[in-house]
Amino acid sequence: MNTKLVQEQDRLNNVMEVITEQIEKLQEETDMHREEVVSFRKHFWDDVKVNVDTFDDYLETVISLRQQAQNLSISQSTHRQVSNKLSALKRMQHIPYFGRIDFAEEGTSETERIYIGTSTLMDSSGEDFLIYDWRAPISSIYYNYSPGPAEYTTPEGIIGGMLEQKWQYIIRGGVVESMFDTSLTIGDEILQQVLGKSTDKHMHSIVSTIQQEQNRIIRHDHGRLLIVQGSAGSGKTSAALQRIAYLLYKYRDKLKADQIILFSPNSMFNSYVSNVLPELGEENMQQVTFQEYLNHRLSDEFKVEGPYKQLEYVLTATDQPLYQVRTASIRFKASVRFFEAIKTYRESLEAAGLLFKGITFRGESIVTAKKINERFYRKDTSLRFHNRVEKLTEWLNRQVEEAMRRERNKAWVQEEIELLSEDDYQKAYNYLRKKRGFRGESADDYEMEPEALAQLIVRQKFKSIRKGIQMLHFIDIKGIYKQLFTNLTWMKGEIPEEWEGICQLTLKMLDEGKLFYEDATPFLLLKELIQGFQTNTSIKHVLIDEAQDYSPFQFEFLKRLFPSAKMTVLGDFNQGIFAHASETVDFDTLTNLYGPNETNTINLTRSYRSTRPIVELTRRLVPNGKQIVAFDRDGEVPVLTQLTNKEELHRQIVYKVSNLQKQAYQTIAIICKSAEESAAAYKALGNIDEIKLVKSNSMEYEQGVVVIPAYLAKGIEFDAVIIYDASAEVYGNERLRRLFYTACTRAMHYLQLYSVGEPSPLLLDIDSEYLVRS
Ligand SMILES: Nc1ncnc2c1ncn2[C@@H]1O[C@H](COP(=O)(O)OP(=O)(O)OP(=O)(O)O)[C@@H](O)[C@H]1O
Repeated sequence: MNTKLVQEQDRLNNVMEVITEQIEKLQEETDMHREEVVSFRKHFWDDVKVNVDTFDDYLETVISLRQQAQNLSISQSTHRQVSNKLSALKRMQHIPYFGRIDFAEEGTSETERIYIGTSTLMDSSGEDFLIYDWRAPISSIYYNYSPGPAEYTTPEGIIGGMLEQKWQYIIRGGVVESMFDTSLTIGDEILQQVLGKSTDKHMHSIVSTIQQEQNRIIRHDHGRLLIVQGSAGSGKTSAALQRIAYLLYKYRDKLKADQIILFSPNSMFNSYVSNVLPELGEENMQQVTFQEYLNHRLSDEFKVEGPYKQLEYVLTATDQPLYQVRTASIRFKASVRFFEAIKTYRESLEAAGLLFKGITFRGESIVTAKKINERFYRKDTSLRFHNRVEKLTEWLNRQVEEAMRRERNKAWVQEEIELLSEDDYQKAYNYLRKKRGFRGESADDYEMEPEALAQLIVRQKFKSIRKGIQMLHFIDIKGIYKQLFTNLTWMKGEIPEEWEGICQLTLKMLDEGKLFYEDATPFLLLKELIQGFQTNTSIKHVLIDEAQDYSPFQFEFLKRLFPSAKMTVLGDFNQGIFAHASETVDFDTLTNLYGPNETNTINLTRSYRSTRPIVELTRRLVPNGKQIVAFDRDGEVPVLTQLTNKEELHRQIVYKVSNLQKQAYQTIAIICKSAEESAAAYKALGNIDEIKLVKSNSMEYEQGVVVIPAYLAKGIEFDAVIIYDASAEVYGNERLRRLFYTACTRAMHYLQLYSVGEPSPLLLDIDSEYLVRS
């Protein structure tokens, strides 16, 4: 062992000792606090005197209850804090730190050695830092600078100095196995090792090897919107997750994990990324898919189609008569033009065009739709739209109150009273007694006034009508949305050729109570523009991964839904696999969301996931691929094997999988174009041991051998990828270029493509240096 390593080992031994000491101490403290909480819970009522005889007694009881609950909550929170600290120390036992900077602060002659790890560690006096948290201000130097002048920002201001050296460590089981001078680039050697490993069920944190441009994303902290456009495998998801950990650290006094929400592509992705934050000692943020939100809002009214169903249609239904119309409709309904049309349409509704539903009770009209319409448009139109809706609601409530008064004396009410069960009578009695402060023990003690009872019965029968008015159900949103497809007034600019067909198809679906995926957000946006937006102000940060799949509608929607939140949007237009994204190439239109002063964009061009030969191939599959830079990791050049029939294909795949398994690849994906192709492939490859088929409702990222449609493989990665059939017949259309690129970029170490018959024209111009043909 060289002297440097010996010295470092000595230091590590000291640090390990401190960690062990602190663990012992904290273990005792944690046990003590746990017992305290248990005992508190057990004896919660012992110290509370429950007495409600007089008002003063009652007040005393409430105060003592509240006091007791507060004590319990303090005790629980202390226990949580101590046990979190204990978990952090236990994690540090494995890898206490991973890096070091030698930094001489301006104005001092001394060079300080700053060790960086996943958490802070103080020495036993509590005065000196043995390890700095990777998120501490000074640690930013480690990620941002090469030796030379460097600075970092603290709440008190900027601190400058000289970075003399930068080191990386590999520590395992309390032993410093190696250390590298990484003065020029952070840990290429270590990054090589990390990236060369097999993937497992979960994504891992990257704190020890964060790259400078990724660090800019993680620590970015101004403006409302951060846009990250990055190539496949450039670390967008990783940066997003470390960014969450960073924000939770920086704002630990005011930001909690449940105030951060990550919009992700599907549930399998959620399970794949679920370990990163806990690995960093933080709780997971909330995770949802946009579809879950749409279902939550619209499934009472409609059967809402899911995004993957739409995509599957686009990929497989090419020979259906309405295919052209439907795909044109998908593109148009996600366009900025349609978005503008909806806004213009909504404004035009101030003067005319709102549709209403009349209110009826027991078959008789209380207010007709015509009357509501007259009332709305008769009223002072200088009032703001939502105030007019509010006034209309008040007016309707009055109409309903009057109707209720009229109903009280009708015969049906008497009949209902006579038919009241004993139980209902008692309930009615209790209700009235409570409301009016009547005394007495049972319904027999008091003959209820028939008037009051009739009033109660009528009120109950009108409950759903009154609630409906409150929820603005009298506005016929479906009818209003339909009007968009019966009139061209609101459309500016070019209208799609297939407009007639789009209108017919949309109206038919709406009449059947179904909502295509492409209609769901526009419908919801129009609804909210009319009825007012539902908002969630508790969320402080929204992150949107795979953002190229979102339409302008969805962004606008999320902005309004979370008015107090900042937004981080991460995406790659080369992976825009939905039909609506096929023409968009950047996030420029997103700048309008919060305006240029509140918007920042960061580009990531280096790809870390795949070996250099794989990136060299995949970057040639997309038009702007020249910008993509491969991280220099060796591997085999991808191979394209042309076969003549499916039987041969299946034989070859079985053989290939078995070979790959022998090379200890843990995750092998056979990637297909669609769910339809995946199901057929899965059936034919059933003799591969423990092969699994991934479907859109799969919850877990599976290890082993999987058959998966390309669109579900998005965001995740595999040691080895087999493209099931890269033939011209399957990927013959230019529109599939992005899907094909997405599929190929899932490979970390090995990529094999098969083609039954002629290969796809997408591969035509690729030089044999980058794609071996066999
Ligand atoms: N700085 C880094 N250190 C170590 N590993 C990294 C680093 N950056 C990225 N990676 C690894 O590269 C792979 C790709 O990262 P990630 O999934 O975050 O990329 P992405 O840009 O979201 O990809 P895609 O858009 O293709 O889904 C992951 O295995 C991740 O751990």
